[in-house]
Amino acid sequence: MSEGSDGGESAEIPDEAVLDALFATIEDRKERLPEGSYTASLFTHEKGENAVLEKIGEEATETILAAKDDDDEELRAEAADLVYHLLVLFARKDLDVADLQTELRDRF
Ligand SMILES: N=c1c2ncn([C@@H]3O[C@H](COP(=O)(O)OP(=O)(O)OP(=O)(O)O)[C@@H](O)[C@H]3O)c2ncn1[C@@H]1O[C@H](COP(=O)(O)O)[C@@H](O)[C@H]1O
Repeated sequence: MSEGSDGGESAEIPDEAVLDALFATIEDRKERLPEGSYTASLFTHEKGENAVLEKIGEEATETILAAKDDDDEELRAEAADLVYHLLVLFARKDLDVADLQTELRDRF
């Protein structure tokens, strides 16, 4: 995994801005398609959208298994993988973090 679009200063990102910063990095990879970027590979994969959909399925399964194992460290890591791949799907669909936040806020 390479550095984010801000040059790797992730420790300076406040918790509440992490999803926006990650999504900005994903959008950057989508636009520039840099060599060696895993994120970029999800936008150029020969399977098309199925590449990220399959990863979401895998990460969801791994999240469930971590929960069943009562392995909180693994659960945190797999849940992060799942959220990251969901955000890549959002970027593919021209949706963004604000769309997700609006959907969740409207449920309060
Ligand atoms: N948050 C993530 C992130 N989470 C998970 N992943 C990748 O998602 C993949 C998860 O796949 P698996 O768990 O199945 O692990 P694997 O053994 O590598 O599996 P395969 O990919 O080989 O199938 C791994 O390659 C992880 O590196 C991520 N890749 C990138 N990011 C973010 O995206 C930014 C840009 O990264 P690049 O795309 O590398 O430029 C990074 O700085 C991060 O902030």
